[in-house]
Amino acid sequence: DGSKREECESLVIALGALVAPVRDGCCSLGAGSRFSGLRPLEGSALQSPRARHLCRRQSLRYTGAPYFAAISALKVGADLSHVFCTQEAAPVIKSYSPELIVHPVLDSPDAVQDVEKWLPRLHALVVGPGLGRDDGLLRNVKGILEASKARDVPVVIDADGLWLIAEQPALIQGYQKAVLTPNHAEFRRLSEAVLRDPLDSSDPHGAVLRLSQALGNVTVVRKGERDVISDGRQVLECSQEGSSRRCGGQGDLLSGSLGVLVHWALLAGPEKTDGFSPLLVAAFGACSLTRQCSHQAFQKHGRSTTTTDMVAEVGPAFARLFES
Ligand SMILES: NC(=O)C1=CN([C@@H]2O[C@H](COP(=O)(O)OP(=O)(O)OC[C@H]3O[C@@H](n4cnc5c(N)ncnc54)[C@H](O)[C@@H]3O)[C@@H](O)[C@H]2O)[C@@H](O)CC1
Ligand SMILES: Nc1ncnc2c1ncn2[C@@H]1O[C@H](COP(=O)(O)OP(=O)(O)OP(=O)(O)O)[C@@H](O)[C@H]1O
Ligand SMILES: [Mg+2]
Repeated sequence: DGSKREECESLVIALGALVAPVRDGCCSLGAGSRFSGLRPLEGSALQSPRARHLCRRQSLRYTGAPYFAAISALKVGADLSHVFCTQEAAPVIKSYSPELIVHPVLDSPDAVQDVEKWLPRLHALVVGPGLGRDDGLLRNVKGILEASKARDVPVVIDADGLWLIAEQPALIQGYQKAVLTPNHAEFRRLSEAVLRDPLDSSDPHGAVLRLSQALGNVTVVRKGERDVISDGRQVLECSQEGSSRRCGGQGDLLSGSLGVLVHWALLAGPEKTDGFSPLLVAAFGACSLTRQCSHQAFQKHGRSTTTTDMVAEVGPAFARLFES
């Protein structure tokens, strides 16, 4: 709306990295092995050459995911999008796009403080895409999540961030500005860890409702052939026509764009969201947008469609779906 840039930033955290759209953005985080919990780092374990090497290797594997989340936040409308990642991954991510602001801090011993000082400028944090499951990185992400909650910053948690939540659900329990975006496998892992029961696949709506309730009404988006969304009170389903492609990165497009939409929906407030919770409406919007991007990209590129083609459709798909 032409307001000055400081008012329009958003944050996304991804890839052993956090992606943060400033004044319209989001971020993502991850964790270690399923039942081990996060092992406390001894002293400054991240400073040991082996630990730093492991963190870097993990982050380098998935440099695409934080890029897709961060660029999607920009394309949806964030004025600035930050990526917080490991030192070694930073030049790789930066080289994809001059438009991203990249912070090589996530494997630093001061990672939490390095990210925390940016929090006052960030409208949302997307935690998880490409993060990996290294214990040291996850421990930093845990600290960043706690700092974000203390400042009331909205968080979207995806991918490896959900691994961390499956190990430590208390991290997000009852936080009303959190949205979780699990895919098929992530939902099963999370649901079984939180509810301590095998997943009942005969009742997809009930399963999402119960998980959200068990987490204290945290909003949950279960991605799949149809996306099922719940805040523990209501359940929405998004079955906007998409495509038969399941290219890697389309979930990152969803979480990155959701970071921005969460901020806008919270700004608008419940009176403008027809009695639905703002986070539920934002989630429905991000699912619709991702599926519409997939549909449009597939019409042009068929089986060769990739997430880069979908990102190119964010503008036209947004214009088609929403008034602005
Ligand atoms: N270009 C990149 O750098 C990308 C990196 N990614 C990152 O890769 C890491 C691992 O993510 P994964 O999604 O592989 O998570 P997981 O390591 O939990 O693996 C999910 C498993 O579930 C299976 N699965 C997924 N959807 C399914 C469905 N609908 N039905 C049945 N099985 C299904 C997959 O084949 C896989 O075996 C994350 O950090 C993620 O962000 C992905 O975001 C994709 C793109
Ligand atoms: N079977 C399907 N049919 C149609 N759309 C689908 C299907 N599965 C997923 N989608 C859509 O694709 C988008 C991303 O969901 P997906 O399950 O691919 O996420 P993901 O596995 O986390 O992706 P990523 O590879 O980025 O990690 C969502 O908008 C979802 O609605
Ligand atoms: Mg994913």
